[in-house]
Amino acid sequence: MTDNGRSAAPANRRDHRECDALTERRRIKVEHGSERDCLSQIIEGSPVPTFVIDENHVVTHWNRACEAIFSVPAATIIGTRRQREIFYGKDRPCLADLIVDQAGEEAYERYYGGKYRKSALISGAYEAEDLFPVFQGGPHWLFFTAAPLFDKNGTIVGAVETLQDVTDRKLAEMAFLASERRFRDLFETMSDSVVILQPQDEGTEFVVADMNPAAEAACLTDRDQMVGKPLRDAASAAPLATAGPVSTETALATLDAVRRVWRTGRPESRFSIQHDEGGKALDCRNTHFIRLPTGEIACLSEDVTERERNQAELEMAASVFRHTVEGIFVTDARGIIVSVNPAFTRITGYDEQEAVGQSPRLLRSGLQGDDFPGILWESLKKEGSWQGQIWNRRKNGEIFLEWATITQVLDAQGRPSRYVAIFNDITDLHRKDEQIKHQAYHDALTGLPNRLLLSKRIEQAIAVARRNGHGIALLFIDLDHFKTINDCFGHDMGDKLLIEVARRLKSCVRDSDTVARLGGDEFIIVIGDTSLPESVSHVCHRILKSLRQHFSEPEVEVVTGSIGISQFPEDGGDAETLLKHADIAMYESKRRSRNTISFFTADMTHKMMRRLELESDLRRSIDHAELEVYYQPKADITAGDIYGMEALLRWRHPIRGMVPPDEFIPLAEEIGMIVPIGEWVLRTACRDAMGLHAAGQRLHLSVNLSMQQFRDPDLVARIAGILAETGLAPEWLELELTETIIMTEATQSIEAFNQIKRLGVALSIDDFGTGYSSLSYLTKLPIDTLKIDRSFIQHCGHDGNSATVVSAIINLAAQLGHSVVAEGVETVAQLAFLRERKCSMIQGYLLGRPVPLSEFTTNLARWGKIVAALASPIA
Ligand SMILES: Nc1nc2c(ncn2[C@@H]2O[C@@H]3COP(=O)(O)O[C@H]4[C@@H](O)[C@H](n5cnc6c(=O)[nH]c(N)nc65)O[C@@H]4COP(=O)(O)O[C@H]3[C@H]2O)c(=O)[nH]1
Repeated sequence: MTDNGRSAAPANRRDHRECDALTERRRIKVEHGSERDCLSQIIEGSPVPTFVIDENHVVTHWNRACEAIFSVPAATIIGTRRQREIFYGKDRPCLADLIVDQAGEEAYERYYGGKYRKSALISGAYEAEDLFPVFQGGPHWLFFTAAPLFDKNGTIVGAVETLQDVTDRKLAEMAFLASERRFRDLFETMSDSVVILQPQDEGTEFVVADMNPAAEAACLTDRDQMVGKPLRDAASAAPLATAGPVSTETALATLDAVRRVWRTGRPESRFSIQHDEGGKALDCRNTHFIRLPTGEIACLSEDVTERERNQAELEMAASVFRHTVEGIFVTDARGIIVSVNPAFTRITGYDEQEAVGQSPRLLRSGLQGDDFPGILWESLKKEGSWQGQIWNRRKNGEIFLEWATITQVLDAQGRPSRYVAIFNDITDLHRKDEQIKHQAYHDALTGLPNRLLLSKRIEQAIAVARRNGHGIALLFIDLDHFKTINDCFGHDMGDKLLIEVARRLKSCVRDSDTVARLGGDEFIIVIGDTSLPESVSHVCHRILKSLRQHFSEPEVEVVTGSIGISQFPEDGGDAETLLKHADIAMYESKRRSRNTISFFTADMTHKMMRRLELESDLRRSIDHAELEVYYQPKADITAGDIYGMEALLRWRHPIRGMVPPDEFIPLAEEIGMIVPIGEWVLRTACRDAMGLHAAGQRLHLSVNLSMQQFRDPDLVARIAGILAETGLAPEWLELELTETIIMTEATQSIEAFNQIKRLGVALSIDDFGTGYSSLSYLTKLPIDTLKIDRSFIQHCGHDGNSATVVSAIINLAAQLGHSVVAEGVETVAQLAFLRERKCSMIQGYLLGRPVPLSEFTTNLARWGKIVAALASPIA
């Protein structure tokens, strides 16, 4: 019976047959006993682990090599079927079992799927290789061969299985495969293109053996098309040199390199670059040629276009950094300088060694304000950058202004890693800017604020005054007769005088007050706080006093000024109104004898309006025949006769009536009308005098001459013309000039005086005693008469000083050989005083007022009698 119990014969027959079989086996055993012993010995002595099973799958042999590798003694397994458990840890057939069973392919496939094969050497034998995880000492790879054992009849009576521990080989193989896999993966996935070339014909030709996907992509082809292709032409060589088309020259150079590397075994590298039409690098490659141990050539081509571009950009940035005119410094995240450029050194004076490792505080000037760092960091945090002006200090201590842009550089995690500061030195620009601003707001000549800045200052002062509840005052200062000074001494000197005036004005007020120049000789002072103890009029008087001090350039004894004052809030609530009202007040000062101050009053506006109307009316006055000449007699009380008459202008205004000359003559002077009016007076007076002469009244004629008339270059010609025209002989004409005119014009006009004198016309100084005459001029000028100002005459009776002045003038005139006329004689007492002082020429209401010609003519006889009476000694 077999172990699978396959028996169908009846028991008696079976027993009989079994008995026969056993007998037969024993016979065979006996016959082959020695043969088996021999085989057992071979198996036993084999170094190859071997075991044998019989047709019942029972182990019959388990050699020592098996004992060794499985640590299972033969005694414990022979005669059992434990081989299955030993190999597989469970009851499943071994290869030898399948042989004994003569199993079909499906059984081999089932138990050794993919890992078995028929033995090529031994008929009916199978080989397999498998991993045995339950092996002692860990899993083992075994290669095993099982072959059938036959009896003489060719019946399988067992199987022998040899085992080979191939673990080391298998591991090595697996390691190799893994390595191969790894390198293949690398080859397949690497970004550099790799082409493997196989040499042909002793290294004269090469064919493509392999190429990776990067190389396929680079040469826009695929491996199948390229493998086996010889590298004879440029097109085939292209992928080795660069992606895309390549010049023949480059391709041949590449082939040469490949051949050379194959011959010498020395690796070579080539760098190739292709540009677009604009010169931009399109494709840059580093290709390395290496001879492999197999004799193949590996061409590794690395695309360095991006790197080259980055490099080019870096070089450009570095060049910009080195050569830019802007100073640049870079700090680390803590704000420590890590790099500076040459412009930084040029601007700050600190070289790289001195700056690197320092904080930017190295440049701190202390002028930036305490809140600056906070503002800067806040902006860097919020905006990532900051831009603005910074006052810094150079190494030499000099302060400079820079326009800086500070930018934060973030790292990959978005944290600030660097700060880059780029700055320009804008100190000069700033200075120029300041200069331009200064020029826009300041008067070029005196450096004082101009009208523009003045308006701002006034508005500011008003705002402060409103807040603090105090007042401000505007002083409008106009120099008296500045035009004359300018004309006499020239513009350069006029400018010098204005500069000195500006200096003096500034010295008269507080630093907080504003002194401005509107132009010409007009200055404005803003007194910012009138609540302070010193009154505005005090300041004004100090100014006038300061102006009256001697000026050395030009050499002017006295400069006077007229000051108009307007005040906030009384006279206006804005700069324009206050200025206008101060201007009106200044005109009032001008009108009132100048060298004085006037506070603005509402009435002044009215007067100003009146003045404006007058001005326009005056322009029409000659044409409208509104002007008249009145005459006042002059008497010689010693001779007892009327010897002359003074022509005095009158304006009979159609609505206002008679306008006094004091009111309209300065206006006529101001608006330039005095020259034609004066000419008209002279002509009219000469004609009237001639009329009197013709009527037998041969009187001397005095005519007033204004400053402007005197300056008229055609004056002499005009006088000569009028004399000729009217027929009046020059010796009958006397021109009266005020002392002020004479003193102002004296230096320049001695020639004009002489010319008038040469005409035969006499000259007299009017209002003498009021104008600070320089006595030396009196001796130089061809003067005939001094007219004592009526203010002295009027007071000479009761004011000792006036009496003294009158006496002095009379004596002076006598000494200099001039005649002397006392004007404004109104009383007999005055007359007596004058007569006593031997002053015989008089003019005044005592004798007669200025009257029209007709009246004058009528009165002449009466006046003659009075004078004659006066001439007789007073009882
Ligand atoms: N209170 C008082 N006054 C007396 C007396 N005697 C004469 N007067 C006034 O004194 C002024 C004398 O003229 P003036 O000093 O040249 O002063 C003149 C003169 O400077 C100027 N003026 C008058 N007519 C002319 C003119 O045709 N041309 C120029 N350039 N100026 C003129 O106007 C000024 C004033 O002229 P009037 O008002 O006419 O005033 C005249 C005259 O009326 C007197 O006893 N008592």
